Amino acid sequence: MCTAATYQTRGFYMGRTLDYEFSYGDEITITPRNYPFHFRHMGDVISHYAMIGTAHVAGDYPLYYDAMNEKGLCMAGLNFVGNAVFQELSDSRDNVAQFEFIPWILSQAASLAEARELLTRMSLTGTSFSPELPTAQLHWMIADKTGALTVECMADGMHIYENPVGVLTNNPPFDKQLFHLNDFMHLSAKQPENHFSPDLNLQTYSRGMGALGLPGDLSSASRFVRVAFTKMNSRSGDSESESVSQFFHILGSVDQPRGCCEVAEGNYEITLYTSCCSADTGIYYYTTYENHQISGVDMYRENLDSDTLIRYPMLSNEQIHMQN
Ligand SMILES: C[C@H](CCC(=O)NCCS(=O)(=O)O)[C@H]1CC[C@H]2[C@@H]3CC[C@@H]4C[C@H](O)CC[C@]4(C)[C@H]3C[C@H](O)[C@]12C
Repeated sequence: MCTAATYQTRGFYMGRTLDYEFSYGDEITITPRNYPFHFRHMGDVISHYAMIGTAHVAGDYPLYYDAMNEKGLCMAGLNFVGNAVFQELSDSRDNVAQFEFIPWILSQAASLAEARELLTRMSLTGTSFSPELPTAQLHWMIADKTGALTVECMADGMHIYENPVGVLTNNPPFDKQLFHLNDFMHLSAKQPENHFSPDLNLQTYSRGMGALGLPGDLSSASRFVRVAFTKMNSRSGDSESESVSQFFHILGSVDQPRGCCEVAEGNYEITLYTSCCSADTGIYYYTTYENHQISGVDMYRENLDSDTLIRYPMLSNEQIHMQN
């Protein structure tokens, strides 16, 4: 499972958890402006916006899981298994392979409005990267400071949803996830009042009772509600450090500790990493399962006019700051 969320303070932030039982070998990867993209069906794009994110680099190609570009447009791909059905090649449309979707949008669109424009003439095809890396069944969130979209290709075509919550998890399809929030409109960060019965002397015997009923399990539908509640009620200062700190708390609400989600005998899904793209500073922050200290890679500290990928392996050992 995975969860993605946006967060707006004075800056704009978007990130995700990547939950799985093994790693594909992920690296923070910066694609500079002159790295040549050879799109499978759309030819070459030699010069484009630079981007930073987590990718599995295969044969010098950045297979991005989540990223942002230098204009502050962000995008993340999450599992959508059993529902994703990609489109056929079409003569009249821009044919983009599923694994190229993040580079296609982030290399060309400076805003969510421009991304929307590209989507209207696009077909998302199931063309696989290689026999070893077959087409993954994903859906995506695309966002900037003006809003967020969810893109889902299903048997009945491509759905582009406005995403007013700025949250994405996995199954079921997004319209159902959004509708499900209706069931939780009574939840509150404030203490509840007794609407049960005036004839009973009911007491709030603990803090936090306004959100009793918020689902606590790790299913995708439950994580959607939980992270939406956490995000919508989040308060933080406006500074970069206060915002980033709060952002990791938002995604921390859906963190998966090893042992709670068994996917095969003795095999557990865990939060491999949590990321946070800061649109205004160009910094990609992350933590990993075994490194809770927030690390960062700043795209502007690199030569963004170069033509070769810049790669940073994630620091994955706990950094414990001993004080004595
Ligand atoms: C496994 C991850 C989703 C985790 C998740 O959601 N687990 C819940 C399971 S459940 O659905 O809830 O049961 C997803 C998210 C992004 C994916 C990569 C995207 C680029 C590339 C696309 C190519 O086509 C195939 C290889 C490729 C490297 C992909 C590998 C893998 O597929 C990645 C890492």
